[in-house]
Amino acid sequence: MRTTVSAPTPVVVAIDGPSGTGKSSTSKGVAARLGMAYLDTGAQYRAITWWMLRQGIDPADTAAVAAAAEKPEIVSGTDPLAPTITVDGTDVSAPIRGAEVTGAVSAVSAVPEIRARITGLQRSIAEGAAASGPGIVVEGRDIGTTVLPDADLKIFLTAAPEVRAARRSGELGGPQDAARLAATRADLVRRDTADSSRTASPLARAGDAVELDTGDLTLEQVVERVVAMIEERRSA
Ligand SMILES: Nc1ncnc2c1ncn2[C@@H]1O[C@H](COP(=O)(O)OP(=O)(O)O)[C@@H](O)[C@H]1O
Ligand SMILES: Nc1ccn([C@@H]2O[C@H](COP(=O)(O)OP(=O)(O)O)[C@@H](O)[C@H]2O)c(=O)n1
Repeated sequence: MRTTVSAPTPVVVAIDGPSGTGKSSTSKGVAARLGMAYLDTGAQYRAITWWMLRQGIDPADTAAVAAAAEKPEIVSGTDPLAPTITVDGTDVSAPIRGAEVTGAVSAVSAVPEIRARITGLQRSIAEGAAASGPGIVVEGRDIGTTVLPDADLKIFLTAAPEVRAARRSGELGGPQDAARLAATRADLVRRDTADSSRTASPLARAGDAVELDTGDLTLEQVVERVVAMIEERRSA
């Protein structure tokens, strides 16, 4: 006798929140567990910022950034076990994490023409993934509010700035002295403030998002909770 195993219902999950709350690690972990695609939208904003800097465009020159918004070709690979990002065919996964891009990305991503361009890319990737597999986990700042307002599940991750600074600082290696922690905290609070206060699609929690404070949870516990929420939606 043949048994038929039906494919899981495609699910679109939006995970938003400030820097260092665990969006990337959680999204990758959840997508890998459930065989879903994964999209790091911050990497796309970082990639277009990298290209602007390479072109000698001043990130503070809003008109110049807007005029160039359509020029670079940005391609995101959505395998959670090996996500990729290229600009005009060049792998930029390493340079987009550098201090120069991190310092410029909030200015570039506040430009409405940049947001329109990148939002279009994100929606077409999400549509493709939902049409061809078990769904996608998309992480960023405005996914639940603007990019995918009809997502099946929206999560907003939080954690105290001290916790987030300690996590970020830990990534850099070396001794964790108080001065370094304070500098990391100041950098991330500055970026959160810029991202939350811009006019175009700011960092914000969607009204229908589930808020989850990751401060006292391990990464594995956060992944477990999100997986449980997805399974609950699927069985509803
Ligand atoms: N729940 C957690 N507990 C402890 N460390 C975590 C947790 N979630 C993520 N991290 C670590 O914190 C750092 C920032 O996580 P990341 O996923 O990059 O955050 P975000 O994408 O929100 O900026 C990484 O080093 C990651 O391993
Ligand atoms: N959906 C998104 C994602 C990122 N961004 C911008 O891109 C920057 C980098 O995002 P990221 O997710 O790589 O940041 P980290 O918190 O991981 O360092 C953010 O600080 C925002 O300025 C955005 O504007 N909208």
